[in-house]
Amino acid sequence: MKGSPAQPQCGFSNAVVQILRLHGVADYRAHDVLQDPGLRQGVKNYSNWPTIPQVYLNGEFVGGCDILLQMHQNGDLVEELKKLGIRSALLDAEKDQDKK
Ligand SMILES: N[C@@H](CCC(=O)N[C@@H](CS)C(=O)NCC(=O)O)C(=O)O
Ligand code: FES
Repeated sequence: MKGSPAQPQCGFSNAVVQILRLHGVADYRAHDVLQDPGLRQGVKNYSNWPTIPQVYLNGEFVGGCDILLQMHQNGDLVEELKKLGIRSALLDAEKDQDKK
């Protein structure tokens, strides 16, 4: 990403942080490519993806901001987190909604 989860330096990186936050995912590693030109280029070569942010689940490249947003909207992110043993906080939020 650009910047840190606490202080994203670009709206795209911020969007990814916010989506993860919505799902209650706080325990992830973030690396600031603005502090590391080698990483900025290297991660693009590694994933064959031209932009930052880049999201990896269990070390596997998932996509950037647009893809994560799409997965958030179509329910795929909940499923992918489940595969990692992470229960999305949004599921509980939805349950609370149903009770009301
Ligand atoms: N549509 C992209 C938005 C991200 C994007 O366009 N990033 C640009 C601007 S922050 C980028 O990384 N450019 C190359 C660079 O800054 O190294 C996505 O889905 O992630
Ligand atoms: S830093 Fe300008 S669009 Fe990301």
